[in-house]
Amino acid sequence: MRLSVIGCGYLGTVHAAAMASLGHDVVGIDHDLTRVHELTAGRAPFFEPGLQQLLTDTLTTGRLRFSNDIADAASARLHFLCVGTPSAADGASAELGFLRTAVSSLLPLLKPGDFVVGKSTVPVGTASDLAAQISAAGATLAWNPEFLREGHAIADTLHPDRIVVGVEDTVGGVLAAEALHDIYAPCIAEGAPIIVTDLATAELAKGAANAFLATKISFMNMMADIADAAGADVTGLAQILGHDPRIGSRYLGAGIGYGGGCLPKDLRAFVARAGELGADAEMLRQVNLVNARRRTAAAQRLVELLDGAVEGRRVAVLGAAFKPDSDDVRDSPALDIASQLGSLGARVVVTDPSAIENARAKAPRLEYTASWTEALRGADAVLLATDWSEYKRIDPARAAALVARPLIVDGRNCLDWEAWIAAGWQYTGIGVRGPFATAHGQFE
Ligand SMILES: NC(=O)C1=CN([C@@H]2O[C@H](COP(=O)(O)OP(=O)(O)OC[C@H]3O[C@@H](n4cnc5c(N)ncnc54)[C@H](O)[C@@H]3O)[C@@H](O)[C@H]2O)C=CC1
Ligand SMILES: O=C(O)[C@H]1O[C@H](OP(=O)(O)OP(=O)(O)OC[C@H]2O[C@@H](n3ccc(=O)[nH]c3=O)[C@H](O)[C@@H]2O)[C@H](O)[C@@H](O)[C@@H]1O
Repeated sequence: MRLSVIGCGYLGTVHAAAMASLGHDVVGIDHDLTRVHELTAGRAPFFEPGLQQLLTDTLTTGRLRFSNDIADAASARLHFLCVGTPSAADGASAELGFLRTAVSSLLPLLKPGDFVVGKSTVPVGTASDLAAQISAAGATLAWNPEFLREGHAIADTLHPDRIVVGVEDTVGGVLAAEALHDIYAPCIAEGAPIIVTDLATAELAKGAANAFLATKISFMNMMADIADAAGADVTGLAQILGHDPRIGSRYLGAGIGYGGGCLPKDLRAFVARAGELGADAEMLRQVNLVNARRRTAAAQRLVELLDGAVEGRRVAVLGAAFKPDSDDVRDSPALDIASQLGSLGARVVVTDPSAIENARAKAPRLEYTASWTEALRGADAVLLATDWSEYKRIDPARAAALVARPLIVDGRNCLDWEAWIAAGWQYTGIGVRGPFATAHGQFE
């Protein structure tokens, strides 16, 4: 099928290339001309494992192209909306201006029988607001929220664990669901369930999924604080809870909390929308508050460990991206804590395998180095802030030889703390300073 993908950011670029790889004829539209040039030249505009190869392969087939002119979307039968929905100026509700502009620019191109399919994450009710404009042009709106994770974006797109399709209860709605069934046929053939529902439930499904994931993480972070106070071990606790299939073992990782371009802003927007609807989402407001406090708590812990003063101390921060296998620093806990320590007068040196350029643009006053060994050289303290596998593999004895003082805060509870302590490090995890550790007599 001939498709257009409007908005070629993290979501749209991956979606466009993945749809071309499934055999569709795709034009990706973005109003950022530099981005379009990069994509046309086959250069992935951000780091996502496998994306560079997928772009090269699909551009070579001739089934994928990019343009900054919306008119080039005219020949498509189905248009995916993948533009950003960041936080609005109030810092809470979703900014829907990009989406509205994208729809307005598409309206003159729509032909009877066309489909417009929203993938952007939106507050419930957005689709029904847009549906009338689109049906007035003879086309049909559907909502097909996206659940991909950065770092796994291609696999998540091509092998989704579910496909949600929200449609209106009209003939056009039925045809839209059929069209999406055809588009995703290879994914459905390999077992992905397709759930056809109404527009509002589809929108809500996306917000609810992110809210639930955020809740799991904040729940475990609250447990980490209790474990710290009680002398228990939150990583062991997570393992025990995870054996219960009703709970599940994923997203139970305590530490410095969640970040990124989605969970934090989506949760805030969810709460804001619930408020507009007169519904009570206080629990989710608390989830966000718990998360925000992780960052200040981690910075404070470092200050305490450095005997109450970080001014002039050299602190190495391992990681700037909000998670490993990504160069995304949007709302990154790592960069936030690094900046807090910088504001307190520490000489912060940040390293990251792929996010330094983005981090420097966002926090230019911090010092950066591409090499973790350089970051550690002469450091008075180390904070592991992003659980990149190469940081998990660091040899603690080699690291100890580089620093001025072997003091590490493991903000992701991902290091083999016994090995680090054996190599002479003063190790602090988040909620892992329990009796287990005390039994070894090495934490204090
Ligand atoms: N990043 C992710 O992993 C996921 C993102 N989402 C949702 O997808 C949406 C997009 O997110 P990202 O791709 O991360 O954002 P992004 O900011 O990386 O990309 C948005 C792109 O849209 C372009 N754009 C904005 N207005 C446009 C217009 N009128 N015409 C053409 N292009 C336009 C921008 O230039 C930019 O390249 C958001 O609603 C987000 O919540 C959903 C699932 C996963
Ligand atoms: O709406 C979105 O854009 C996406 O948001 C998240 O995906 P993503 O932002 O790529 O990142 P996650 O892997 O979910 O991690 C989010 C944050 O939570 C943190 N995290 C994750 C898991 C955990 O146990 N503990 C924890 O602190 C990560 O370090 C990271 O900062 C969701 O997982 C996706 O399903 C969703 O599509």
